[in-house]
Amino acid sequence: MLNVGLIGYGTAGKDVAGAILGGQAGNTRLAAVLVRNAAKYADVALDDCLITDSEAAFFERRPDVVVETAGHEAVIRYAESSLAHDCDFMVVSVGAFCDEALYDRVMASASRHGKRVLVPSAAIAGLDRIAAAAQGPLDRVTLTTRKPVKAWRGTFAEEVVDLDTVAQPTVIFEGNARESSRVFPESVNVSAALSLAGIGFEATQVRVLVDPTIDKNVHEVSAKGRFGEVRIEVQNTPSPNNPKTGYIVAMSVARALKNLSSPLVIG
Ligand SMILES: NC(=O)C1=CN([C@@H]2O[C@H](COP(=O)(O)OP(=O)(O)OC[C@H]3O[C@@H](n4cnc5c(N)ncnc54)[C@H](OP(=O)(O)O)[C@@H]3O)[C@@H](O)[C@H]2O)C=CC1
Ligand SMILES: O=C([O-])CC(=O)C(=O)O
Repeated sequence: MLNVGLIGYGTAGKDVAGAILGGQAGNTRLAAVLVRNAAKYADVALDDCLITDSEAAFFERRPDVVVETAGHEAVIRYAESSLAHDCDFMVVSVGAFCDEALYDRVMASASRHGKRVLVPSAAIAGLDRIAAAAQGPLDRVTLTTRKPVKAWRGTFAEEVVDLDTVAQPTVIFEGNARESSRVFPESVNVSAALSLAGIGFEATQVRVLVDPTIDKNVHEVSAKGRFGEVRIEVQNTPSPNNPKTGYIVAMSVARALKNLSSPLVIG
């Protein structure tokens, strides 16, 4: 039985907790959830799982794996400390690793403690293929991310386009994955996952669009190299609680946990 510690109990976190308690995440047990203010969650009951805002109390529950679903700041704060507490660290806010110094420190910490940083596919698909193709040479990896208007409220997009009047698909960012991860910390983590799988943050090219003509969060990946070519399009149903995030994010985490705790590993 794998003990899971969850950081963040928002849109993805709630669904991950539900999947573990519902038996959809393999042979796992939800040991503790770390939140910022436990009083806010006083009426949440998750079997015998501890909901706490104390880092010490969280690690006293001795998780085998810590699952982060709380944002870039939580990765900065808890990645190294999770590894130092003898836990693997599964990260969805993987865009935090656009900070090279943070990434290097976290990797060094994982090596030092004999633990792993786990990046589930989350909102994107095909990371296994891109990672295999990266044995190389891999000439080109590109990502185009489009989301409906409501997914861009409260983000950098508001500085580029008037979300109340935009009527056509509009490019709001074109550049590399290091910049897209930094500029859209809550919305384009997929570009960081793709970079780590493939040819890195500088070489991975990213376009981001506000698209008033669609109702799904769409990610198109294209790659070319010695392996051949791949083009993948995913259309994620946005969660009603947070339209930036697709349901598939928590489903992917649940599957990754199942892979850690079952005799058959797919993907
Ligand atoms: N890799 C991928 O494909 C994807 C990655 N993501 C990443 O996942 C993150 C979570 O997404 P989502 O669940 O939709 O976001 P939500 O905003 O719905 O939930 C985030 C939760 O994290 C909590 N939180 C924030 N900081 C901390 C902290 N330091 N410690 C503990 N809890 C904290 C917040 O709680 P409160 O405010 O109550 O304190 C909030 O409930 C996104 O910010 C994004 O970075 C999202 C989608 C896809
Ligand atoms: O859920 C999605 O479609 C992608 C997302 O928010 C992210 O990559 O941060």
